[in-house]
Amino acid sequence: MEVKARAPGKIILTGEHAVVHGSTAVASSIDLYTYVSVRFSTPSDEEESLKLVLKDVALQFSWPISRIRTAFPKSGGSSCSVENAKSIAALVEELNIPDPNAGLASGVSAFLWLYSSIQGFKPATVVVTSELPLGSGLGSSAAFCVALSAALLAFTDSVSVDLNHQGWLSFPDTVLELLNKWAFEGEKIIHGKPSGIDNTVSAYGNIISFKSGNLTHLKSSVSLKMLITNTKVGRNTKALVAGVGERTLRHPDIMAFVFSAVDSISKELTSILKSPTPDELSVTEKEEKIEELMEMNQGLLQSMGVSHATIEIVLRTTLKYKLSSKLTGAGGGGCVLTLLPTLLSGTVVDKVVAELESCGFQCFIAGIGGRGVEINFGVSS
Ligand SMILES: Nc1ncnc2c1ncn2[C@@H]1O[C@H](COP(=O)(O)OP(=O)(O)O)[C@@H](O)[C@H]1O
Ligand SMILES: C[C@@](O)(CCOP(=O)(O)O)CC(=O)O
Ligand SMILES: [Mg+2]
Repeated sequence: MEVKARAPGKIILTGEHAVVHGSTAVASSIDLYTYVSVRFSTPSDEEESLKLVLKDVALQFSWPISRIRTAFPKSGGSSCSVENAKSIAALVEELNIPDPNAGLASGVSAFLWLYSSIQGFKPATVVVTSELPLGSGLGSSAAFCVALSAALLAFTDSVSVDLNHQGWLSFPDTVLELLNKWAFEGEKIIHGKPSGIDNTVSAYGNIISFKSGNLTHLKSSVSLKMLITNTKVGRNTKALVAGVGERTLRHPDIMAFVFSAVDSISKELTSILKSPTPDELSVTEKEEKIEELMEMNQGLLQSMGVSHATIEIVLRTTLKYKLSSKLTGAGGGGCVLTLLPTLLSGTVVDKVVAELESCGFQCFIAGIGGRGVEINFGVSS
């Protein structure tokens, strides 16, 4: 029995960090995916073990099922208990994950918890591979949790799907809701205090507006084209989210204004994206407004302390070409978005990309607003 799931990464157009504190944010899925395949062992397989193969970091781990069984004496429960977190930490510590990949420990922990909670103690091999750069603000952690939850739920009684379907298959809303809940619990293990926007947009796809756990699907009348620049500076979402939390404790009144300003920015973006074109504003007028909102949002992200010297270089470089940019995701390095207006000439795009790449950054354009999580029973890994 084998299933493969794929879940998209995301860009946050406005509202990252503030969304953790209750502000509105707007995010879109992108057409870069994380794939998780699950193959349950057959009785002829020699060893009763759970194997995790992480292709992107060229690492694999294996646990005897008996070891998992003793680590989780009581499975069940919809959140990772303190007791389970301790058992997982002990299991993960034994792996001696090489230092540069230390951030991986939280991903492996989320895997162990989601696997044992959804599938219990069945021997299997799970293979993970991604088109997303990991730890760069494009939501690889959420795509991992969403794809994993989808693959694990596919063979459970809570999900009835056509096992003979050929090709990629999407889920009905009731299943999306369930798998999104599991993925959120996984994100909690990786991020500490996630807002839920990343797993939600990865599960449902398209462009969404999100506030306090509630999503609204946006049917955008503007087809946005964003240049994504990866500064290649590694960072960790958990630490950055915690840093903003600490700043908020030190300056509660000031940060309340910052979060409220971000909320207004996201609301204004939502109404621009929703308003029909060309009835009210032309595409160019809309793009100019969006550029201004992105610049203001970036200023507020700087005041939250999550920009970075390399992000500032991207901002200055794109500004030379009169283009507006902002960081996306947790910041502190990672990726930056630059709006490419519809009427911008290809020559300008080539020039700005060449200049950014000469700084050692990596530029690409991803398709925005595609499908959410899907599964496939016909692909072998
Ligand atoms: N394909 C993958 N293979 C292994 N771990 C992954 C993968 N994708 C995500 N992760 C986990 O997610 C972490 C990165 O998440 P995070 O810091 O939130 O950055 P982002 O979500 O922006 O990529 C990694 O350190 C790892 O624990
Ligand atoms: C900073 C935040 O708003 C987004 C984090 O995204 P990413 O993990 O950097 O892709 C955190 C959250 O909303 O959970
Ligand atoms: Mg993340």
